[in-house]
Amino acid sequence: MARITLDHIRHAYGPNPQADTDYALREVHHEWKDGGAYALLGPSGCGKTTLLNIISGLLQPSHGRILFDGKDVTDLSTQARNIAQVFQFPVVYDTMSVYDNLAFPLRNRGVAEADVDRRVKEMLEIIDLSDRAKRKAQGLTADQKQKISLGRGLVRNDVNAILFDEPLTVIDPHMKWVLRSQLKRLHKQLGFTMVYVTHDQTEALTFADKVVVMYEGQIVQIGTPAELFEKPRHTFVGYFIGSPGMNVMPVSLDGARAVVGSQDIALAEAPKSVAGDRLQLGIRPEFIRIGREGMPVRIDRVEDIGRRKIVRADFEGRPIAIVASEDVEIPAEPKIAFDPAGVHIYVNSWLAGSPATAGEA
Ligand SMILES: Nc1ncnc2c1ncn2[C@@H]1O[C@H](COP(=O)(O)OP(=O)(O)OP(=O)(O)O)[C@@H](O)[C@H]1O
Repeated sequence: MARITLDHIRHAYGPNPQADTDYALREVHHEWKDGGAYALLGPSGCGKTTLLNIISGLLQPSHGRILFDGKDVTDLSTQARNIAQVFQFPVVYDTMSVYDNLAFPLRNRGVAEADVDRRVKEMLEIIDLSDRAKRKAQGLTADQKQKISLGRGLVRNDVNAILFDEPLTVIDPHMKWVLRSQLKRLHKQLGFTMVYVTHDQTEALTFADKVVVMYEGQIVQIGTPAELFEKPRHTFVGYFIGSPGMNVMPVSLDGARAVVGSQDIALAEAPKSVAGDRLQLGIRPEFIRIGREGMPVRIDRVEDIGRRKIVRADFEGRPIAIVASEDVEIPAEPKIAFDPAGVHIYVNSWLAGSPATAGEA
């Protein structure tokens, strides 16, 4: 397994890129740990597949280098990079048996037949297809075929990394959950470096040690699920992670006080800002208390979601979402208070005090 270094990578599909917007991938400069499980998360078109294809060698970046364990592999083919890939749709040989499909990547590398047999049998157990080992792949369901693809990705123990591109798309919801948990367990057990592309936050948050959030061709944050929740470094992370997402509102600063409309909000410390910067205050709905004390709001509606409720309200002329537990009573003249630990100030969309890059992995 390998440590993956993305060294000042940029990629444009068109010729002569000039502006940032010409790049499908803008400056990506990070180091991913050997044995780490990374999920690339972001909306459609943000550059996830482009980055994955650069790592696998399907695509040559317009600028920058990619290194595995410090060795430059930018010019190496996918084959020479020694990685396993699992795609959105199953890649299986229909005329081969399930067993032979799993054995294929090992036999291809000249692994001794006794070892092939041991590993294939282990993998058949893991993907729960032992009873179908001798059947041809042809007659299997899409679910089962995708399990074979996963098995083929995982069967070798000498790969530098395993790359997954939305591998659970064709899997039904229950099986998705099962396979996700299995992958997580396998990762702990086998310790491979894993890069997993998804646009589904639940999938990313339950599976990965580190979630790499991408937006408009950039990595805006790499963090644990808790870090992404507690301290979004970019307003997009606040909006994209969480349900509902973070409330973001225009703000002006007066030392260590934030001013929203006619309300003053005390901050833990005075953030630095520069004249002309666009300032916003972000607070997740979970960090707002509703009751009789604080700043007035007008309730628009209350959504019951089991043990919690989402209160949709108007605060200083803007919509705001508040999450309260089901037993909280909403008074006739409701007021809200912000927990200072959950109040963040953003300067031109980036968390005040953090550089406009996503930092270390
Ligand atoms: N072969 C290509 N030629 C030109 N532009 C491309 C090509 N592939 C992707 N793009 C563009 O590059 C940008 C990033 O695309 P990419 O497929 O990497 O995003 P993604 O996050 O993986 O999206 P999705 O979740 O929809 O797969 C998009 O604007 C896309 O239109």
